Amino acid sequence: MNEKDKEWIDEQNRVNKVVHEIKNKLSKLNQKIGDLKERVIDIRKNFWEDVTVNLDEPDDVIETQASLKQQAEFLSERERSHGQMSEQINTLERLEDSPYFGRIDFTETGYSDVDSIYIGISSLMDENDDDFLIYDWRAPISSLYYDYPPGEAKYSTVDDEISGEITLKRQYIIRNSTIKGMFDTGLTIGDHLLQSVLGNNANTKMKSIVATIQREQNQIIRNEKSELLIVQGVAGSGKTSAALQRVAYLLYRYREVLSSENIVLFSPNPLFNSYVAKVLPELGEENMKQTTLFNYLDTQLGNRLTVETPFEQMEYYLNGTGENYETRVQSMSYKASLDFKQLIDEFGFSLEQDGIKFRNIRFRGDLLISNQQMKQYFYSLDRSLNIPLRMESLAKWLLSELNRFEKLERNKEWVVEEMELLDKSDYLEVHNELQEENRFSEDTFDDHVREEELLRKKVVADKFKPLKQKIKRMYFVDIKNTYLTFYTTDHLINKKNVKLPTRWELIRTQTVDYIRNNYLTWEDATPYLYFQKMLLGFNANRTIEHVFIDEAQDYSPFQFAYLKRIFPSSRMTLLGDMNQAIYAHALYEETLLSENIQEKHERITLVRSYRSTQPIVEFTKSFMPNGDLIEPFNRDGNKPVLMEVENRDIVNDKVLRAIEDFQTMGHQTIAVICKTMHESKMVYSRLKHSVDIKLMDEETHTFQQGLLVIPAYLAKGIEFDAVIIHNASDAEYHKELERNLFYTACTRAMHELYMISLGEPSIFIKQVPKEKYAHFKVHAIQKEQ
Ligand SMILES: Nc1ncnc2c1ncn2[C@@H]1O[C@H](COP(=O)(O)OP(=O)(O)OP(=O)(O)O)[C@@H](O)[C@H]1O
Repeated sequence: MNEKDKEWIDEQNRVNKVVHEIKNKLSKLNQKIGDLKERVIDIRKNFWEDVTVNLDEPDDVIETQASLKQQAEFLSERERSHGQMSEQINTLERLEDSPYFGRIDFTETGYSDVDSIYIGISSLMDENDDDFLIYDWRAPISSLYYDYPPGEAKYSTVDDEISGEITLKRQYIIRNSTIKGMFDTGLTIGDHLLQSVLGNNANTKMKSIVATIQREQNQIIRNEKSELLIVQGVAGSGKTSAALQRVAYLLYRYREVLSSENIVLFSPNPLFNSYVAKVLPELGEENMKQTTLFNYLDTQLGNRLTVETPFEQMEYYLNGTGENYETRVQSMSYKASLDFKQLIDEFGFSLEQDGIKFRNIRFRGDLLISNQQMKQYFYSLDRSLNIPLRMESLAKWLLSELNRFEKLERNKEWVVEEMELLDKSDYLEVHNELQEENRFSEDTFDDHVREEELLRKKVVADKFKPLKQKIKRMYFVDIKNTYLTFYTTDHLINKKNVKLPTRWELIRTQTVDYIRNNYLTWEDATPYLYFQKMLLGFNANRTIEHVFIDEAQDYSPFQFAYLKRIFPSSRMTLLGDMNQAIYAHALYEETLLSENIQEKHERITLVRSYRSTQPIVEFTKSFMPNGDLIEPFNRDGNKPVLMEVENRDIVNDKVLRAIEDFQTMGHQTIAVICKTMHESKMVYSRLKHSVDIKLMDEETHTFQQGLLVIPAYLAKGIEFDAVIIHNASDAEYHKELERNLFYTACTRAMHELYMISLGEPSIFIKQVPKEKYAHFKVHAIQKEQ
């Protein structure tokens, strides 16, 4: 037996020993959880028997409550333990299949013994809880594995820095408790393993990258210092993967004080939520909260206004033409800016003195409190108080006024009519109330009077209730009309030093038209909500400690400023790629990833692209400014193909042929990517009779394997085995922002990229050296050159 075989056997023996320990732990836990389950069922069944219920005397009631509380706590404690145990069982079962993926042999400076550190998705102690059989990948010592090749190395613990030497760095592929592969690695974490992971088919769910995290990704994952961490990473560089690993890391590192409830991820679309949903559970952690910016804003804006989605805005932007279109595009860009925010801020300050509009409060058609009265009251309050504080005082005053009106209303005629409409349960309620008052006696005159009093009170109170609720929700402030005065009056705009876009007058008219019709364009949604909060208060969210923003290049400076106000004490991680900025505002404004961002921040740049094969990355980097900074990962594949055709029928033909070829090659997710939804729908209706194909729209919440049609902007963040660009012609992709859209579309491909151009190919393709793709031309008579 040679040295290698012996080593393999030794390693397998160790795996067997660890798996044996895992099995022991599992069997003990299964026994315990079985007992606990029975106990929980038992407590639930006998809940009332174990509680002393006695409601005779006030003291007894208190005692009953205490007994109930104790029993409920007892039950929930058991249920919690049950939950924890089943999580432990899940983790152990995963470990049983694949206990670890890495090992380093480390000798600490000043010591002579070598520690073998085995790294897996979770820690495991030996039988006596003395030694670690497996270290969690997030443990301080595990960072050695990700950060250093063999040789000198160091890692930080909470209060110390430990240095020493790595003498071995090894990777394993273990499945079914059996070692399938084993490599000793040098500089980076095994090109070998990464090659094989990346060569697999695309998945409908993102995978954890824990076994192959690269050093620069590890810097993102383990960053603990930065309040604001900005990651600029090229397409496919693992930004989203690193973000999710970072969530898992933080949950581990701060497990005493941080839970998944304290972390929120803003993702680009609902589809993305399901795409990334499995990564954390695979690592034994719960998913953080997830939302999209649209959902977040829309929920807060309530349902009085219809809000355009960012995708509707994108469709408009990509399809539109004409005068109104030019105005709207300028509006999109201007309203994204901090210049515009400053104008809104100034407008807000001016409202401290005058100008807020209120809504009349009416009851049964009668005016109870006029908007003028409210205005008078509001502006008579101490002007050193900010607007939201004064609004609260006004609300209190309105509620007390309403109470006064409510009392007067009880004696009105309409109340008697309404009393007749009351049903039995209302009478019963009043009856009980009287009994409680201890004054009820069937035959006294007084009690009947009192009963009527209570009934009147009830009728009026029921009618006033919705009004009071509206006051508590501050509906008396006429946000919409106050906001409109920003556009309809000139006092601010005429000030010096105000930077306005050339089409400002047209933008004003257009905006007023939209808002009067209760429609908020996407570019107005954030300013409007920001303005609303200026009047009603920002209600800072302090339960969220970490905010992650993926695809951060698509957030405008105004949107980011808004999020900062909402999450003032949260740490933020922004991840994105300037080359994938596709919203109109990015044309004029710096994106959040820009070096010039004002906020203090730490920046990490990822330049290596892992998703696509080397030929695809070589192709895509050639038409991007700064493309020379993009480094492909060394994975071979076919050159991208450009098929230039003369008419639409041939396009269809070619798409179908490419689909068939890709399916024969074994590719499981194939996307036909179009520029817009409009185009996607047309393509879908043309193809659906010939192949089994799905159309993805912004309502799609999960994505399945197979063949699909999708607009480029919805494919953000996800990946496919093969991508077919439906029309890569110059007519489609020519403008500057379309360069980014085209880049985003092409970089979704892992293994194959096929472009069809109806007519002249896009200028961006022409910028790529010819040897980097295969170019075919098909004439109407189907002759290929
Ligand atoms: N260290 C790694 N080990 C294994 N796979 C990796 C690693 N880093 C990235 N990948 C893979 O590369 C692909 C791209 O990763 P990811 O989607 O996180 O990149 P991204 O930077 O968010 O991309 P984009 O900006 O284009 O959406 C995924 O398939 C991911 O699993």
